[in-house]
Amino acid sequence: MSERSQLRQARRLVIKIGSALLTNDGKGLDVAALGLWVDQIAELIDSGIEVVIVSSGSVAEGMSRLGWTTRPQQLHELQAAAAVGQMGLVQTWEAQFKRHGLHTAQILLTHDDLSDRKRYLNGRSTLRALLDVGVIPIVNENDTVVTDEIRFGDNDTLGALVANLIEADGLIILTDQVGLFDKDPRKHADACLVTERKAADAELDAMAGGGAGALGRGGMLTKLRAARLAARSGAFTVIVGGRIEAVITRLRQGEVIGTLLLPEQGRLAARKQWLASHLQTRGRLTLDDGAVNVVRLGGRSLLPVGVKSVSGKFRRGEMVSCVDQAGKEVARGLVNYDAEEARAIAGQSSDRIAGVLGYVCGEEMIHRDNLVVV
Ligand SMILES: Nc1ncnc2c1ncn2[C@@H]1O[C@H](COP(=O)(O)OP(=O)(O)O)[C@@H](O)[C@H]1O
Ligand SMILES: N[C@@H](CCC(=O)OP(=O)(O)O)C(=O)O
Repeated sequence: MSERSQLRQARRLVIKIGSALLTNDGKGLDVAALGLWVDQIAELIDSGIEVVIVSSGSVAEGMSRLGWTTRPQQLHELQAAAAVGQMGLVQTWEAQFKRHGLHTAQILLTHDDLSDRKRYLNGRSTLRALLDVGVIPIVNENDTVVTDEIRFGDNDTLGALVANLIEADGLIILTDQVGLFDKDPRKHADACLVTERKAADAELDAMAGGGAGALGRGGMLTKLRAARLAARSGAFTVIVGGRIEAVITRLRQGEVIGTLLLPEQGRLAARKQWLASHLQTRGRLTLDDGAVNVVRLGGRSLLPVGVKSVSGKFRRGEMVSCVDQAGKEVARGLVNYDAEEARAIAGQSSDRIAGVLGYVCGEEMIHRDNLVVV
């Protein structure tokens, strides 16, 4: 079976669209092109696929709105342009999806947000909640408080981090070249398109090292790094030309366009390995016999009702050990509640969480995706 079938089977996708592609030669957003991608994405959503969009273009749109013709050197001016342009960016996405009766949501993130476990979980809950109600999240870097992306032009990494965050099956990076070539096609007329490789393939580094285009700044190297990051949670990446006719629809049908970069192992295996390597546990949940049986069977979440007692000091998102009443470890996982909160809701049914805490961070103590049986 061709690896392209992975695209036909994907249920959750991140689509990253770069500055070079989104902006009309630096004249502001290419609304016509954006409208065509929206039509294709709306079709995906209609067929039950969840999509998160990572959209660059705020700086270019801001420059256009402010009448600036050359990209400023000063970081604070770039940040100002990004803040102005972000308005146009989300307005355009919103207006285009509205034609299909779909809602969008603006999500501004930083890399730091995603390396802090608590913020990571909060971000994940918000994205999941949006996807659950059929809304399309439109993600960009929060350029007001960080400057890495506008300096290095690397929303590719953000795309991969979002793919990790929502456990996407795949990351599609739309760019201004039809895919990754064995050398920079702008400089070498004889460059050949790479159609499929393992993301980890070391030969790719030399191919992608050719620098970036005029508007985008990350080039292929950041796309390759993004593919490797996405592969860590088992997601494939496609680097493909956003101007190819019906590009998203054709990829979805399994057509061989662009460059497919594959993970070494599948999504579940990658996640379990990541969890298993997360050795340090911060606390302990003692389960009743019913919960021990449910957890041992695998594939089920641990609910607060099955927790008899809680020990240790831990925060939401940290790793805890789950033990039976004799103290034998049965599983470990990332807990949805701080230790104090976990103590308060232990033994309670999930519909009591709101009454006890005044809020709910998930009806599970540990979600099944975050639980490994030992
Ligand atoms: N091996 C390669 N294959 C394709 N493009 C390459 C390669 N090496 C460098 N590039 C350059 O990378 C550019 C795309 O990156 P970038 O400008 O950052 O786009 P985006 O804004 O879509 O992220 C291309 O226009 C091309 O000049
Ligand atoms: N966040 C900024 C910069 C991001 C950026 O340029 O990234 P890329 O699409 O990888 O070239 C923007 O939206 O313009």
